[in-house]
Amino acid sequence: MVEKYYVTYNQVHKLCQEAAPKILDEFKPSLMIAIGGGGYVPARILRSFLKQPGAPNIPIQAIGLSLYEQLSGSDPVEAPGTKVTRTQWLDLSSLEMANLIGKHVLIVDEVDDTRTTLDYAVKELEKDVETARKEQGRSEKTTFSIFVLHNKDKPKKGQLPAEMLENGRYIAAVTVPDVWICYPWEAQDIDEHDSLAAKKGIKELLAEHR
Ligand SMILES: O=P(O)(O)OC[C@H]1O[C@H](OP(=O)(O)OP(=O)(O)O)[C@H](O)[C@@H]1O
Ligand SMILES: Nc1nc2[nH]cnc2c(=O)[nH]1
Repeated sequence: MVEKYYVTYNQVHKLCQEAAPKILDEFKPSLMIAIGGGGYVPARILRSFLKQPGAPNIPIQAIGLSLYEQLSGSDPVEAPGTKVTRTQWLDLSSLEMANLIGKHVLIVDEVDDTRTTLDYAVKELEKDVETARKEQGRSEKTTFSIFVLHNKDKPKKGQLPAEMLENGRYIAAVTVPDVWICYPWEAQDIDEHDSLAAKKGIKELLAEHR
């Protein structure tokens, strides 16, 4: 049984805050793509920290990908599926796709576990942007970067482009052991979640590992 560790909204907020200067320095994103559902809250928090005086907010687009299915019963630990399901995607025919061409796009998710989801997202987005670029006869290069709150230190099933990793276009706020992370937006009872976080917090687990 995988052990569960808890993260609070407050900690998520601070992880986004701490990562923002590096993201601004290294990526200068002009657009975020949040992978739902877990990427939505981090992307929204991050937007506030990426906002530059005098510049508009960075737009957030959303895609929905699902790999994990809830097991029967009430236990929140989920079992990985084998196939990524698109529950929501960008409208390939519209301005949405053309909007990505030539941009620095930051893909945001909460956790990189087996990496299957990120592998799928990057490959599919690159493919679709390339199709749109050709269709429109444009030449600008689109670059994708990734931000996750937690990267699990484990063998990955999915892969990211080598040049993305080599060029520092992958940022995880923290790298954690292979445990199950309970996020506050999944909680039915947020007060109970916070008290569990005080006893079994991912932050404390990381401090022990240091
Ligand atoms: O690295 P991986 O093994 O691919 O796992 C990471 C993915 O799993 C979770 O999504 P999930 O499929 O549970 O959907 P949800 O975000 O809607 O809960 C999470 O939000 C990531 O997208
Ligand atoms: N909530 C949650 N979802 C995940 N999806 C893949 N790994 C995890 C995890 O540790 N926690």
